[in-house]
Amino acid sequence: MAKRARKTSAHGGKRRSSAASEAQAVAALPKIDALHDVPAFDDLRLDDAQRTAFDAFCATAEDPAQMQLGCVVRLDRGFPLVATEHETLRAEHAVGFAKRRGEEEVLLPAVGDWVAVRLAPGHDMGVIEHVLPRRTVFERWRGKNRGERQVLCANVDTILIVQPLGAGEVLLGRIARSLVLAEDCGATPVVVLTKADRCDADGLARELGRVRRLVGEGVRVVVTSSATGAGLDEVRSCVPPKTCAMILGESGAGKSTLLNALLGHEALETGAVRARDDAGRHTTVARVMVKLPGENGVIADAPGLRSLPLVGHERGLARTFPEVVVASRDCRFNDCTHTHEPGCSVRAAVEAGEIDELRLEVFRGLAEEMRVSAQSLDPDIHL
Ligand SMILES: Nc1nc2c(ncn2[C@@H]2O[C@H](COP(=O)(O)OP(=O)(O)OP(=O)(O)O)[C@@H](O)[C@H]2O)c(=O)[nH]1
Ligand SMILES: [Zn+2]
Repeated sequence: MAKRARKTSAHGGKRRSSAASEAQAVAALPKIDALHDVPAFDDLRLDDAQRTAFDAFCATAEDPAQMQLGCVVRLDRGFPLVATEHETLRAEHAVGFAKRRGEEEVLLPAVGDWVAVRLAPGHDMGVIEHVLPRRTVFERWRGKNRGERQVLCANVDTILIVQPLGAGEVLLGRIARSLVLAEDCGATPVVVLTKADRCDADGLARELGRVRRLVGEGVRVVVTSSATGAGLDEVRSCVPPKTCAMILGESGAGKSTLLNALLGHEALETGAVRARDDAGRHTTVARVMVKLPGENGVIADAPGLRSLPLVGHERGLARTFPEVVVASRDCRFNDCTHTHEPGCSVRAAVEAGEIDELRLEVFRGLAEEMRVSAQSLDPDIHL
């Protein structure tokens, strides 16, 4: 096997024009000492397959003694911070990862990834040479029709789906969409309703009833208030030691406030790196993982997400609505929409009280979205 190239590219996502601007970008990153709650190597779960893959990679490496096993615990403007067995260090990508923007970004190391990082003597910056197989991966399509995927978190165990109370009805469609995404990637979804202090008892009972009806018995629903501290221990219990939970919810849902309440202090250092996102708005461009205090695991944030399109998430849909998918196998027509067709066994199951009408309604909306997005991705099919 050919020896690996020694060249590096500090930033895989966006090429920088010169070594000088690259050095400037590195100098502007937050100093490791100034960061709080950064998970350590032992806070994260490494499975046997990943350990074996690391050993196999080292066996082919030119300088195995320089190779360390680590986990990407932060990305600041795309620059990884890696927690290894021995230290926490900034790293750049080996040149093999350097891709033009938009090209298979899923191959780049993401937060939560286990990686092989090389640290040459006398250097304080490592080089990520290899990403180890991912146990799970939470990806997002950046736009329905652009066919670009972005990994938000690798090796994630739980998705905390955050929805606020007290601002009208809780958006069931948004929760269902997040359930599908979580189930699709193999993580366990937990619904976290925030801002309970803004709801009276009747309102709370009503909204909780709607959410429970949507998610069914298999999914945990936790009611929280960062203002009163209600429900925080229950959220912590959803993130046991050596597990990683990703927090997902729209802007203003109360994610940062919840994270701060769970930590007991402000999570994000002041002056966090910010830039303009693709819509021109200011957004935090650090992706961080934080270790919860005590006997708990880590939480990864997912800031600045404005859309979560469903594209090819059939597996997630089937896992979220198994009763609908099972019943639909007996429908007379393969492309039954379960609305008016004769011989529709899904409608029959609704009438027999075996399928909840509300769940079917939400299922239909998501299935239709996925049908349309699949067609628009395929250049041979015209709507
Ligand atoms: N009353 C009440 N207000 C809350 C609670 N949690 C958050 N808020 C308020 O809701 C607003 C949004 O909260 P954030 O934590 O910034 O929301 P976010 O989801 O992190 O939003 P982005 O950073 O834009 O993604 C803030 O004004 C918070 O003070 C809560 O438990 N009770
Ligand atoms: Zn049908």
